[in-house]
Amino acid sequence: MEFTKGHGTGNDFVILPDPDGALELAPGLVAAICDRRRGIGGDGVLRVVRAAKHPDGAAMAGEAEWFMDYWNSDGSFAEMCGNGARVFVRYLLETGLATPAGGTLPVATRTGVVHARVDGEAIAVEVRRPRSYGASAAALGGLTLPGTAVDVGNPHLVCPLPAGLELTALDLTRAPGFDPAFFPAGVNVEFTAPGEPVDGVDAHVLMRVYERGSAETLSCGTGACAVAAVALHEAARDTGTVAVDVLGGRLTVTVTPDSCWLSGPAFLVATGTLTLP
Ligand SMILES: N[C@@H](CCC[C@H](N)C(=O)O)C(=O)O
Repeated sequence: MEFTKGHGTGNDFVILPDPDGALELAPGLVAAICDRRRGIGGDGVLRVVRAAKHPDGAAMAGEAEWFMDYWNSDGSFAEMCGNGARVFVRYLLETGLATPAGGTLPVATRTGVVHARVDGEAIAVEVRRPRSYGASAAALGGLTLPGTAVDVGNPHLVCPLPAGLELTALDLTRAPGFDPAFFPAGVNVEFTAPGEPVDGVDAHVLMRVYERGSAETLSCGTGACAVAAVALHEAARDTGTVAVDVLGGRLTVTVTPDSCWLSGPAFLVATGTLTLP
């Protein structure tokens, strides 16, 4: 079958067009496709299926034609993928499968319909307003790093590093420990440090992430939204715009009273034929 490879700030995805929902995707197949040596390689798979043809999308078919069926690289599901949604929209536009109406394009996801705006190289998606729901901690390299749990449709734990500990010093080749009683479905863990002041934004944060189901990635869009919400809270603000620098570039997050816009570049880089095992 045909595939396209795309990325948003280095968070990379294998895109599988399956308009009628005919493809039998399974965890083992997704993991094989995402294998960086034996497969195509990616942090996840985005299956492009008509909302009406997917059991998780059918209820949204009146609002959005396309459903983003997102899978992590280990074959697990996630409720939402911010960068994935941005790359998904780039794919819909470049293949002519959809055109924005009134400047925005709706996409059905497991967290509901999200709306996207296109601005040249950048695609912005409006995701759920991040909601902090308590304090927990990550364990890494013998350290316990306190953090804030944040729900962006999927779960995050945002851990600002203590002074003197550099982001570059973290070994994220292994998963950070977390409290499974607090995060029974697992969690994406973001480590942050303050960035230098940037014009035009309310805060600037540097971030690395270890993603549930995908290990360390160069970027996580929903993670950036969680990080932005925590940074704004630390600045005694409820809303505002935050520049979040990830290993793969810069994401800009604007938290509004009732939602959150995630913006950054999104590219398609290759197409090809996948020989299914
Ligand atoms: N990279 C994504 C998040 C993907 C899902 C995540 N690994 C999870 O399991 O929740 C993003 O850009 O938001």
